[in-house]
Amino acid sequence: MAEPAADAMQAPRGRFRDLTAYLTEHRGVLGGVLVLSVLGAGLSLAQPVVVNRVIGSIGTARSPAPEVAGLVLLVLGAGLVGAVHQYLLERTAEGVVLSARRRLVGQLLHLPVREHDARRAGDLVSRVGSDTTMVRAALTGGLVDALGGALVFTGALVGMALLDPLLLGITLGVVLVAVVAVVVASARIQSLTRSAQEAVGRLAAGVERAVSAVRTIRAGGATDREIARLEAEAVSAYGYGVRVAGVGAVLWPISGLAVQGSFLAVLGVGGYRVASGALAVADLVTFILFLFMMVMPLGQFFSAVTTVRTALGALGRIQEILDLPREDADDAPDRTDPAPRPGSGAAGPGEGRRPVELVFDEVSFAYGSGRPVLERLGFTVPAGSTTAIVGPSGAGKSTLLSLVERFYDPDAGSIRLDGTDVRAMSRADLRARIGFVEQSAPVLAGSLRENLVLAAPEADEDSCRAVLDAVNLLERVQAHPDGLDATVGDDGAGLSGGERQRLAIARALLADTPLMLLDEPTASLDSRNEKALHTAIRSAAAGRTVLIVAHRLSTVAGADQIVVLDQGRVTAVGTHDELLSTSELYRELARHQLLV
Ligand SMILES: Nc1ncnc2c1ncn2[C@@H]1O[C@H](COP(=O)(O)OP(=O)(O)OP(=O)(O)O)[C@@H](O)[C@H]1O
Repeated sequence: MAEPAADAMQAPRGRFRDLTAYLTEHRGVLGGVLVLSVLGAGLSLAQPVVVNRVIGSIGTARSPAPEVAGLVLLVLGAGLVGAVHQYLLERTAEGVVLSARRRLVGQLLHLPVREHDARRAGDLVSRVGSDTTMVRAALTGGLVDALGGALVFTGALVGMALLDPLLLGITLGVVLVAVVAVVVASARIQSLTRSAQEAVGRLAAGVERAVSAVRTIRAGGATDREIARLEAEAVSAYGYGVRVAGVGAVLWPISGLAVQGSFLAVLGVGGYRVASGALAVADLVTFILFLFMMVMPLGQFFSAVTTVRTALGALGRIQEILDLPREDADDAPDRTDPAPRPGSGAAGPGEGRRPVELVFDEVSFAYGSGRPVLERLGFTVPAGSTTAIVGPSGAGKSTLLSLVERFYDPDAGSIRLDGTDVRAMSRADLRARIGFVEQSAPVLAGSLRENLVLAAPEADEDSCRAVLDAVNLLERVQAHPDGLDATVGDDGAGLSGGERQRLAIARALLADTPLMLLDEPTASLDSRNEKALHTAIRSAAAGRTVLIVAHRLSTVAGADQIVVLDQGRVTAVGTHDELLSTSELYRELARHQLLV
């Protein structure tokens, strides 16, 4: 597998408008949240005014009871509005996480195979799990809260200006220092968060690597070294987290000092003004209540700036994936008569299926800017025939199959299916005509049935049994008490290598496609397993065109035509007997039983 491209790991900065794109999806509820914010702000701002009246009534004949009752109602009302506001906000935040995850998952499974080659699975997984969660904080931790806060802030500011502009001037001077400090520091927080999330991504990728190769790592005595590698990534994430904490640690005292400083200044200057008769006591108390109201949203603002910056760091990593073109971006439009996915009920096994001809015409291909893997390669797989490809390791055999499936497209030349260039078909349409069995024959974690019906979701029990019988797996499945519902682990844990391969062939058979691409396993199989595999391959060949990358003499013996590949070029085509006399390379391969 290729190393991840350096730029693939360098996530772009999250943009504010990407965040607003998620918010507009929830504009209805957010509008409600905003109304509640205004209501809550009004209920809060009214409180100091009522307190002013209560104090004003002291020493007069007027009873303060109505004002006190009003104050109680205001406090209760503000609490209630706050609770509903909080709930709606959290719910919306969960909704934002959901839509980010939906988009990411949809996008990840549609990325071109090239992108998957260049990226690490664990890192992609961590973007779905961890980065999306961080985006939630942008909402709950601040953004919308801050809007409500801004209203209270402005209201308090107006109240204070009306009461005593001089005191307000002193307060603002102190507060301004804190605001500037927060804005400067938050930019640093965003970049640190992005680095922390990248480290978490590398950690997840490392865990995936270690867990998926746990046997090899144990057997190689490399467990402690792997743990050390993973710890290094965890420590790196910790380091960034600590640095965020460091920046935060400087921020909070600054904002605390601003609050205390403005409070002390107001008390000092205000006390003096009360003593000199320039300000009423009730007005000073009201001013101080407004001051508290102004300071609270200021705290919210500080935390909003930091959490939004944090979220933007994570959002950058999400957006990087969402901005990639999908594999089907350049797809030809679907044909008007799409090939039915057999097993989908449109056609019974074998019905409506007619073998197709496959032509490679002067095909050249290189992975990225590397050396050419295939060079002006050409041969024809006649309809209904079985064509085997043989050649030394690295000759480009598996690559050839990948080009037919359009995991990659040739750099020059064309591949034609029944005369139509595969690039002129939509990938979905093309793949519906092809059964594909990879060399590694991946088995997905889940039940055997899930694995079987992957490409033919509506296949019934009888069809499943029939294909299992064709690949010699029926007895094995029936021997298990759960039968088809028996579960297999990740990577087909619980099945032998030969069984996995046959299960993969059964899966392709169930899809009942006119063309079958098979990449035979290179691993040695015992003679029983090898025989079973051949039965399976023979079943696959019945009535369809088969292109098989062969690693066994016994496989090529059953082929109608053998293509010898060397360093990306066709060096000979013929039957086994013909090639023995015409191809030096083939003789060499055959002498070693072809297993290369
Ligand atoms: N995804 C990839 N990215 C970059 N290079 C690749 C990729 N896959 C294969 N290659 C390179 O392309 C060349 C051909 O690989 P391919 O897997 O097609 O060979 P093969 O003939 O099937 O070999 P084998 O018999 O060992 O499976 C090799 O040099 C390999 O390193």
